[in-house]
Amino acid sequence: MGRIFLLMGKSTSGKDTIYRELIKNEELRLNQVIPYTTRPMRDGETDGVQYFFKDEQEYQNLKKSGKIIEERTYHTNYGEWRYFTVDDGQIDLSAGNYLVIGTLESYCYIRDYFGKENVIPLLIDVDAKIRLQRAMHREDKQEHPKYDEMCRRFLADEEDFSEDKIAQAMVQDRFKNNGKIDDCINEITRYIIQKIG
Ligand SMILES: Nc1ncnc2c1ncn2[C@@H]1O[C@H](COP(=O)(O)OP(=O)(O)OP(=O)(O)O)[C@@H](O)[C@H]1O
Repeated sequence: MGRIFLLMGKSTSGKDTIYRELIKNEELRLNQVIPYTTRPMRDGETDGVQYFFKDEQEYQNLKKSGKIIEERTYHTNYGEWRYFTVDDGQIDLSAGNYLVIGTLESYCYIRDYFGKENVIPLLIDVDAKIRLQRAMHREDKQEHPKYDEMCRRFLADEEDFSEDKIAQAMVQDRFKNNGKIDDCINEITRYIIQKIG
């Protein structure tokens, strides 16, 4: 039986970078799951690659059919944007293992949907000072740095990933990414290999 590995962590903890490396690793043979969104497609994006792009009506239909596994809604300046995962046949645990990026909240929904034994959380931890420095460095490189948004996310994440919530979700598998990212990737790789046997 396959497993779903759910990579999560605060903003700038290294999720995207670690995800890309784990997916590339042929030994692990982890499958991707394409999420859904109602936000408009950006230049360079293709439907079914980064996301499946749906409109509000299509979202409502999926919701009615009970196919939505987890969802988040962001109230943006452009209206409500939804991000969601759909039970559309992409995840077939008899066919292999999967890697997804999520939040503590989405982990709980996915765990409850597929069963605790089938969903393995991988929580990336970075000390606050290092994470802020990396976030600042990333922002510095933007044409129009948004330091206010960076700070907002930093503070929001402190809440969303509070030690209380981590304990409540019973997430115990934690991986430090304070040093070289390769060390963290290697540690997670070894852990996944051990889990998938
Ligand atoms: N171990 C590390 N050493 C140095 N820089 C790192 C390390 N890990 C991540 N970074 C840098 O931190 C930044 C954030 O990494 P990444 O985008 O992978 O994080 P993320 O958790 O997906 O962030 P977000 O949720 O904000 O999109 C990138 O600039 C990345 O190069």
